[in-house]
Amino acid sequence: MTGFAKIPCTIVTGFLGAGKTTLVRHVLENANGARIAILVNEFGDVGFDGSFLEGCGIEGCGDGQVVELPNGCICCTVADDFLPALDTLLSWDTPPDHILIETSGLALPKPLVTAFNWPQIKSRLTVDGVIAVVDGPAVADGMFVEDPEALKAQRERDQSVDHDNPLEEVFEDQILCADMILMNKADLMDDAARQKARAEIEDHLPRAVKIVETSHGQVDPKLLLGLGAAVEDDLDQRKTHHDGVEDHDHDDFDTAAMTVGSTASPEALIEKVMAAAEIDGVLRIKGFVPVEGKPMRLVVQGVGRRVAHHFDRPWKPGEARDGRLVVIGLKGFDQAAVERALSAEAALSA
Ligand SMILES: Nc1nc2c(ncn2[C@@H]2O[C@H](COP(=O)(O)OP(=O)(O)OP(=O)(O)O)[C@@H](O)[C@H]2O)c(=O)[nH]1
Repeated sequence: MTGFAKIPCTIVTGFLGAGKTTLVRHVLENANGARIAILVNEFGDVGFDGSFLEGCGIEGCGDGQVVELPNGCICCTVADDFLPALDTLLSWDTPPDHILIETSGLALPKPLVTAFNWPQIKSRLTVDGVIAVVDGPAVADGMFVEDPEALKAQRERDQSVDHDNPLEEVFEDQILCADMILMNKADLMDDAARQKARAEIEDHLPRAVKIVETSHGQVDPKLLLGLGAAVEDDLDQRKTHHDGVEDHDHDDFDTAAMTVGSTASPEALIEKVMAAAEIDGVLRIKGFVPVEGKPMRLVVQGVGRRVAHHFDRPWKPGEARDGRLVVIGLKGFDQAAVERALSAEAALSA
């Protein structure tokens, strides 16, 4: 790369729990020596995704390569958080070859791409492509289509709700901005579900966008990086719900961070997390929890009603063995009920 070439940035978008971090990790693991920097943004202060990527164990990865932007939503804090983070990456002695930006599951990619037209960014960086990761089984299950029952329940919780389906709106804004769609979690779908999900995605797309089926984000990074789309110059082609809206907010969703005591066993915690995931409006539960007598950290991952867990790394010497869970749901979800469901294990701290 010459000193004058713009550094390509790939934006990885996609709804809560679709598999963005899994994809980013896969790309890092298969970078073939390319210097890839990661900017990761998420809701809640748990710092989960950054920590998960830093803890990836990939040789040479970790020394400042992953920059976390934990304060809510990258699309709302472009000036305050995003620009300084980019400046940090660009000030490296040898700047990165490529920057991957993983947005939070609720972020709208278009305002972020728009920021690449700011003079201080445009001269140095270009958006190589927007990749939307889609949770195939969730699409096949109809999570992003209008659900009159869900809307009614939401209006009962909050009279001010005026959207049809806030999930659909975020999902659409994400895929409408995409250069490529990864229909992920293909391993969890049979042929009928695959066809249904694909048809549903195509239904939302006014233009042709390549849809690639993936499991665990396993796709050759060459397919994703180097699209050369210069998306910042192509925004007119990507109509979204929030076009012309100066400010948007995320009032349709609530986030709660919880401190969690140690659990006697992974199974005991998973049972409670599954109960919490059943509570109306809860969309995503994730974090780390200590297990009594175990040197390793337990990672808990709840997406809808699916809860996965694994031990990722030993607690570091001197590191507080504090468990932290972040719970994201539709606005007004019953946080006290979630707390009760997790009660033997967790206490609300925020
Ligand atoms: N079975 C299956 N599980 C997957 C796949 N991709 C990701 N997962 C699991 O889904 C859960 C969420 O994956 P993440 O990569 O953290 O999703 P994310 O989009 O980064 O989540 P947020 O940042 O919270 O929006 C984890 O338990 C992953 O292991 C897949 O293709 N198949």
